[in-house]
Amino acid sequence: MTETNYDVALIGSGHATWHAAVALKQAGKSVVLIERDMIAGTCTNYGCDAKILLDGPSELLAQLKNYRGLGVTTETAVDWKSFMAYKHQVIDPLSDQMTTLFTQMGIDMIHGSAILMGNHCIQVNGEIIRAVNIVIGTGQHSKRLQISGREFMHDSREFLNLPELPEHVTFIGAGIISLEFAALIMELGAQVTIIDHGSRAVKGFSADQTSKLIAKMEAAGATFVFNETVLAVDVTTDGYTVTTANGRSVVTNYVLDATGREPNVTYLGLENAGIHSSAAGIEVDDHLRANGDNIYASGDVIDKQLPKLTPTATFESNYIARQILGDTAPITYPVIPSVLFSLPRLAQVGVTVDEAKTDAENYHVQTIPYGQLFTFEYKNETDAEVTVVLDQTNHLVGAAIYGMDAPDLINVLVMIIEQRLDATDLSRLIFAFPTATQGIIDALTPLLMPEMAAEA
Ligand SMILES: Cc1cc2nc3c(=O)[nH]c(=O)nc-3n(C[C@H](O)[C@H](O)[C@H](O)COP(=O)(O)OP(=O)(O)OC[C@H]3O[C@@H](n4cnc5c(N)ncnc54)[C@H](O)[C@@H]3O)c2cc1C
Ligand SMILES: NC(=O)c1ccc[n+]([C@@H]2O[C@H](COP(=O)([O-])OP(=O)(O)OC[C@H]3O[C@@H](n4cnc5c(N)ncnc54)[C@H](O)[C@@H]3O)[C@@H](O)[C@H]2O)c1
Repeated sequence: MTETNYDVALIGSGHATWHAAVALKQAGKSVVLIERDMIAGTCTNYGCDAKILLDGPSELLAQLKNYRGLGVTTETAVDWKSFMAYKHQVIDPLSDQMTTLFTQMGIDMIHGSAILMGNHCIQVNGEIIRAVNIVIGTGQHSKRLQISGREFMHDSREFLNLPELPEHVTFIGAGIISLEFAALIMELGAQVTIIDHGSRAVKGFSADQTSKLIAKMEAAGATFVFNETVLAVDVTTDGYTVTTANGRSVVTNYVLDATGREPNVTYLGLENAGIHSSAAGIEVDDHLRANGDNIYASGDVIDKQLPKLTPTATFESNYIARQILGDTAPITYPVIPSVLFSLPRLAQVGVTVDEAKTDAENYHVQTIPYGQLFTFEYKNETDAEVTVVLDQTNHLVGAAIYGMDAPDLINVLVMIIEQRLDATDLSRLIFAFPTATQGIIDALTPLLMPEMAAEA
């Protein structure tokens, strides 16, 4: 058995680790990335990137609908098969491109499953890697329902490679993945049924805006079923039947199990390094140390209340690199925006509207129906709105957006929240016109005046 020594060994090669690997290598450390699957992880190969690429035409079709009856008549069809070929053309080379980049930088890569053997020791492919520091960034995988017919169900990876667009898709779980994928394929003509055992969809987003989204999707033909337990999936001559505990029977062509994701912690040898994990992931201290010493955990695999997203993983990855290079400050997270890429999009940042409504002493909320106010800037998307949460001093502390521009608008609000910008700060700036951000800033600025807090 050979042994190789490194300053830092990182397990997994997604955003949770590779940013750290690059920063550490640039700082002169010897670094190895150990990856059992494709270099660059979920977001690049099986998640965000593929999803947003496939969503492109659906987004445009959804926006065109805002001009129905106003002179826009062209029908645009999307050939899924050709567009899927384009997805492969763009996404498939990314992993190799990242591999080349890392190689050129002098980062070593080992293909295999890592097992911790001790605080400074990892076994992979029967070889021993010794490292001063170790970073665990093993991410999550899709949960699989243990019901009869589970072999007929698919996960998000398979969905993102679908060669043909099914006529009807049944989604189990009304979470982020289901709502994004359902919205995307409905726009292309597919029928969808979404079944959840709970009473509401996408729990991290505003309840009111989620209801508005579901009503819109239902009006477009989606069937939502809540408080329903799926019992079995049976194969039929031309598809499948999904049966539920209440006797419902859904005839369908494709079943997606999107009932959540769980951390990759099994067979990692955590016990060999005194590391504890729960069903939510690896427990860490306020320095992201998993063993209180030299082993860190990063990204989706951490047990945390924060959104398990790419920007969070990237932030943690960069933080860990600085720790290994000598910084000692505990981690403090800025507000983290979440976006649901449905049609229209939902976005959320900071104090939630639902929480603010139950705490009138500390917060007040206001809805700006910007789609109606700024029809020309928002491309006739008249139902678009933002609900802002203000604290007692009228600073912006949270926001929920319903609208196609939500993913970019929320980033502007992130800056206003984090920098605690008030009306005077905003009035010193000039924004391009006519644009989506400027419309929102114009409507928001008067709400951020301190004297209004005194009057309230
Ligand atoms: C369909 C989908 C869409 C998404 N869309 C978005 C989005 O729009 N925006 C957003 O912010 N987030 C999105 N996410 C979430 C985002 O992909 C994750 O938050 C992000 O990838 C987490 O990065 P990570 O490095 O922690 O984990 P990962 O990227 O999952 O990387 C972990 C890596 O560790 C490897 N690994 C596991 N165990 C071992 C082992 N024992 N040895 C060696 N290697 C191992 C895995 O193979 C994997 O490559 C999406 C996720 C999915 C599934
Ligand atoms: N835009 C984004 O940022 C984005 C997009 C896609 C995925 N993601 C990542 O993926 C995760 C979401 O994955 P997801 O959508 O699978 O999970 P989720 O946690 O968002 O939703 C799972 C849903 O399944 C339901 N459910 C659980 N067990 C069930 C059962 N037995 N029967 C019926 N319903 C059941 C839950 O009630 C919940 O509504 C996010 O947390 C994030 O990490 C992020």
